[in-house]
Amino acid sequence: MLRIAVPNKGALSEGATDMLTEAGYRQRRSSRDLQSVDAANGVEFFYLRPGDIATYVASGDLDLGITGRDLAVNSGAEVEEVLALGFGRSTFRYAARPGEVDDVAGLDGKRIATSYPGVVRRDLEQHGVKTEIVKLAGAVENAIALGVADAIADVVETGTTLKQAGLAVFGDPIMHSEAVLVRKGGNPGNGATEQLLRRLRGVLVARSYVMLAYDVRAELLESAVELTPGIESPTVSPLHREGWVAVQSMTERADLHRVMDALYELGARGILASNIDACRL
Ligand SMILES: Nc1ncnc2c1ncn2[C@@H]1O[C@H](COP(=O)(O)OP(=O)(O)OP(=O)(O)O)[C@@H](O)[C@H]1O
Ligand SMILES: O=P(O)(O)OC[C@H]1O[C@H](OP(=O)(O)OP(=O)(O)O)[C@H](O)[C@@H]1O
Ligand SMILES: [Mg+2]
Repeated sequence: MLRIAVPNKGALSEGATDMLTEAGYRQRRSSRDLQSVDAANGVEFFYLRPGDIATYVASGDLDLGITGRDLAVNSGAEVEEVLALGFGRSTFRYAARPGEVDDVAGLDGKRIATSYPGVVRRDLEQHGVKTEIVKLAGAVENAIALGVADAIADVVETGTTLKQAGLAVFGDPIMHSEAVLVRKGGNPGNGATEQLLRRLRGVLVARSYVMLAYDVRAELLESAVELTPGIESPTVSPLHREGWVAVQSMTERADLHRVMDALYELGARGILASNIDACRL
């Protein structure tokens, strides 16, 4: 059985469970279950604190895990990123009261509060800056007002929490994070791992592409195909109506309406977009 770690709660939990469900894996019935078996697919899932997942995977007890890139770096565990999963995106940033600290060099000799000391220590070493790191479990944005730190380093998603606390970011983002699939460094994948990866890649593609179908006059086909090159190559079939062809092509969702408008202006008609439920490429 393949043994996979999944966040049991927090910002990545729902996204991870949704993605595994879309990939055809049976997930736990209740959010309190700490383990579940999908016998049909030969996979056992362990629901763990997201910050602990890289540690379990690096120890070799579990084959793979879903965690945040920032959490994996913070743990210091020797895991390698196998696949970026496209959800749980955030940046990790320094912040302080506006005007009090303007750049990372200005942190020298100051106190900095964070829940991610591993990430912060690594970044400060790279900058050659010496600070006192104050480790907090959460609600880090309060640390400055309450007098335990001069600056903070924390996850920023929308920026709402920082704004409410009257803090402003400074310096470049320390890192960009999203949910990632990790395995023990140097561990070669096997057949079961490859199948899981194919399924997860299928979910990523199904989420980011739509299937576009349209009819176009044969002499306009080359211009139409330039707009819809697809992943391999579009499918072109004859129409009963003389001089026309039907085209089918996978198109990036983010680009969809621009492409549909351009196809219409070119003379294509019957332009239909449909969701892809699942795929293997
Ligand atoms: N708004 C957000 N708040 C916290 N983490 C987020 C957010 N958006 C994305 N993430 C990512 O989720 C992961 C943190 O998940 P985690 O479950 O530890 O945080 P949490 O939801 O704040 O839970 P807790 O505070 O109970 O530890 C990190 O990889 C982080 O980058
Ligand atoms: O940029 P935003 O969209 O405001 O999101 C970022 C905030 O969300 C998280 O806090 P969470 O709610 O998890 O509380 P915590 O600090 O106790 O972990 C994170 O630690 C930031 O404080
Ligand atoms: Mg949190």
